[in-house]
Amino acid sequence: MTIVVILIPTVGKNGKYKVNHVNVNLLNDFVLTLFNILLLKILINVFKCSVTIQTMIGNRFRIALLQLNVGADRSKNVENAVSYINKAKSGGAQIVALSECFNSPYGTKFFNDYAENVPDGPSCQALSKAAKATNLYIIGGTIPERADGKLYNTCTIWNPQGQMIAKYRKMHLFDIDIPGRITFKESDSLSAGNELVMFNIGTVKFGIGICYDMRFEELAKLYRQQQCQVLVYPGAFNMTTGPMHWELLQRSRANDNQVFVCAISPARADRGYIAWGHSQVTDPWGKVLAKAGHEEEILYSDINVSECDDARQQIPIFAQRRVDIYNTVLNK
Ligand SMILES: NC(=O)CC(=O)C(=O)O
Repeated sequence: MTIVVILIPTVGKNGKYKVNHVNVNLLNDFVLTLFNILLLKILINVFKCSVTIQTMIGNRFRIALLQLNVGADRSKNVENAVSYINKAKSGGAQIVALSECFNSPYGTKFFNDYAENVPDGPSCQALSKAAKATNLYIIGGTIPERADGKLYNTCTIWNPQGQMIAKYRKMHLFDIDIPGRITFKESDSLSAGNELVMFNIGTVKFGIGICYDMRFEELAKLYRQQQCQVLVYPGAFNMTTGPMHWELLQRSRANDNQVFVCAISPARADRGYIAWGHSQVTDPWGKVLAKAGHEEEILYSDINVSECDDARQQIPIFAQRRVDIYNTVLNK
């Protein structure tokens, strides 16, 4: 028999530790830990069972954004991602997140060749194994997905048991034309997803968007209305739109909706589609908490989601919206 013990340490408003809704001070926390150990020993001896301690996410957690080099070799891209997931584990991360197209070059001519089935394809299976081996949650950036004769730009999310807990398909396709600068038409090869995707890790509620999706404030607002606290956008802005809008859009979505926003870019390549880099974490006040350069790196950030409550209580815009005049409603 295996017993999974889930410990959720959180810090309450008064700065005291809370374990399972019992407020305890540091001394009591120590006594409680000893009590837990004693209890586990009794369980092991009496019932001859094995015990797995699983780290759970409370109000505070450490996220690692993996800003990685991506080349033409899919296996190498995936191996590199797995090796960085291991490094992030050593750096104390509880959740890791990858960029848009972490396993393939970003471009309409590549999607068909690199597309895989979800969750049976090799990139997904590597993420599943890595999540299990490291006991981490993985927000698996995106890969080109093949399903029902169509291609999608898809993000998969994995729990520490290696199970896929959610899958999001990019809803707004990146079709733009800035003459002389950049023309891109994802809809030449991809189909759009039609669903919001939310999931809980411990007590924290996440919503997912992909890159161009961050330009659509309606999507972020719907996530906020569904009580999300953290929005994660695997992305790959470029050398034209990156300097103009990457930081601005994330600060806007965070501030509009009083949520944390995490956006993960590939590292900047020297040819092909050149990603802007600068993966970023923004807090519910719109302040940039952490920002990467443009080369390969792990960007860590310690997030305390109770800051969403502070922002929402102190500036209660969602209770003040004039929905009698305008609205953004979830159409389902
Ligand atoms: N790559 C994207 O989906 C979006 C982008 O680069 C932009 O909006 O700019």
